[in-house]
Amino acid sequence: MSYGAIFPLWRTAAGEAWRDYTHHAFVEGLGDGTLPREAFLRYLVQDYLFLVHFSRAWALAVTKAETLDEMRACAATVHALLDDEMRMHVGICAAEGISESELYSAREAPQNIAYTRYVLDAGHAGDFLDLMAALAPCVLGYGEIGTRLGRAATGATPYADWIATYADDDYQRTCREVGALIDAAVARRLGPVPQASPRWHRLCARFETATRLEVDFWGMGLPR
Ligand SMILES: Cc1ncc(C[n+]2csc(CCO)c2C)c(N)n1
Repeated sequence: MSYGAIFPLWRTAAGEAWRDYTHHAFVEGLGDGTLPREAFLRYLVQDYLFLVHFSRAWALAVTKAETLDEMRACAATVHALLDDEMRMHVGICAAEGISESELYSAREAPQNIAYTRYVLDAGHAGDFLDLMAALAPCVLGYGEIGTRLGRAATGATPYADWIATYADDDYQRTCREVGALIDAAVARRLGPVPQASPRWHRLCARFETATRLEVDFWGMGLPR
């Protein structure tokens, strides 16, 4: 999956961390169905809280945007997170007897705090590009994971619905749109040869840090 021109450059610069994230043991357990249910639910409760803060980060991107197109794209993501993606978590948890108010008041794991606050700080301390570099691994990594697991899925895994959410055409379109948003935002601010910009290495570092925080987030969910 390329999702535009800048994402593959950032992904290559992240080196092994990218594979550690997208081929994590947690991900393989979702794909082959061996992930214990309690590990999945532990992840899902934390992920609900994660999405609350990610909605805040995309809302921050609205305020850091320089064009109406950027504002529209980021506002649409806030809406998609609050109204679509979080509903999947609420639905699965409700079926397991966990209410939305329990989800909202759950205690955040340190790995969750580290990741979400890192992304918010990237946006507060930096500009729109810093924020996009920190947000990209989450959106586009799940796109890659969904595509790979969706192709391999035998139907035997109880996590087929989760996989389908990210393998789905709708989500894949979102990934292409976010890839295009990043390409246009980088071209606008850094010009046609962004690798020559003094900012390039810092953007790559932000992407890699967020990728490593995704690895730790999966690790938080694994059986102890
Ligand atoms: C730890 C973690 N990382 C990534 C995602 C996926 N995700 C987060 S924000 C977003 C954009 C939605 O349009 C998507 C797909 C997740 N749920 N949890």
